[in-house]
Amino acid sequence: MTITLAQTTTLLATVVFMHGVSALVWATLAMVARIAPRASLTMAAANACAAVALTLMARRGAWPDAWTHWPADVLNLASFALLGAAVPGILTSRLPWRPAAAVVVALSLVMLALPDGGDMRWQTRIVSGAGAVLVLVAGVVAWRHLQGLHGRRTPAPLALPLFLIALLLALSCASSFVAPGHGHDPRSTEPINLALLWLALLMTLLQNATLAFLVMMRLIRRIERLLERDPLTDALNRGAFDQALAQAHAGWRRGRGYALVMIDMDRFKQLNDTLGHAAGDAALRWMVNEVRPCLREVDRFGRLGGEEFCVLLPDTDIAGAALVAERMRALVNATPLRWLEQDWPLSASLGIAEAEPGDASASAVLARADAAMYRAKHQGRNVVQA
Ligand SMILES: Nc1nc2c(ncn2[C@@H]2O[C@H](COP(=O)(O)OP(=O)(O)OP(=O)(O)O)[C@@H](O)[C@H]2O)c(=O)[nH]1
Repeated sequence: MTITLAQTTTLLATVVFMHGVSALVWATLAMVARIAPRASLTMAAANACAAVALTLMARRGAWPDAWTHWPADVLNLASFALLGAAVPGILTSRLPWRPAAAVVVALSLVMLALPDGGDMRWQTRIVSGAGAVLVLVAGVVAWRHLQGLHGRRTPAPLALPLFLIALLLALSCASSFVAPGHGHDPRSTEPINLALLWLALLMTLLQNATLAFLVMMRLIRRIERLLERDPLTDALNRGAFDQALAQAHAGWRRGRGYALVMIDMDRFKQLNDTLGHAAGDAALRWMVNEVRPCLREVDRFGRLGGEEFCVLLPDTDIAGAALVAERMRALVNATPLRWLEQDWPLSASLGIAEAEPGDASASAVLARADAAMYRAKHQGRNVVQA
């Protein structure tokens, strides 16, 4: 098969065009839609770097070497480093730009110190080798994070394209040993160059599609969170708590016990009437934050309505629930609410119950915990009752 210059030039222009369009789309997501703005801007920068790097490489021979060699290598490397930083940026909102910048600066200096030698062999190996490692690390981060998501079929395979990109880069690095000299002119009509250009196009599509999927996952998670959380306290809302309770009751039928702790703030109307509704809201938020450290990751903290909350303690009996409830009661009562230079003492009445034989549904256990909480109120408040 004869490869013409027109073919390689068209393919190269397509790759540059795809990077350019992707850069625009990511920048729009960041600045107009405000979706994962920092990570989206990082992806826009990654695509822009790749587009400029390829354009510079295409001008080798026509423009001075000082513009088209080292700067193109640095921009290619920066593009992979930015991609590597964008992945954790999208998944966790923490963008590790420092290690990415350190890798780019260190390797750029190394490439600057290396002799050009006419065929750019070592520079090509450094860019694709380091690119493979950076994207591999991003793939591992994405895999681990996606696997750790609770309550859904594992979406970890979403990270697979990143491993494929890392593999393609590693192959590209290896091919520089087999066919030294490639990468010098991306318009070259050698078959290996055509193959590399197709790989570059595939990688462009893969990396942008994968990152777009990760952004979508982030949006879905945010929406799910909004649907199941109470906006004031960030505790589970009534619907989500009832669902967790129903699941726990189904588990109890299979032999796994659970207990409930009902919490009701004391004399809350008085607090609202004296300090105002905003102080009441602050007290609810404060109480939830204060007692959360008493709980394990598997425990579920829900707001049933108003100033009434309930904690679901899986694999816990009444004695265990009594210990947790007493710790919570003491914590709420330990520190007063500080509001406009004024201290307001807080307390809560708590009722506990465990699932028992004969409980047809979770509402029976909930009703017992509620009744126990009312007994605590009648006992003078600020106590735990079973
Ligand atoms: N600030 C604020 N107040 C709320 C919220 N939800 C319910 N409340 C108030 O909580 C108060 C509950 O009052 P009551 O049911 O009489 O109970 P209480 O004053 O705590 O009295 P006891 O439970 O018997 O100790 C009402 O005034 C509600 O308006 C909320 O989200 N924010």
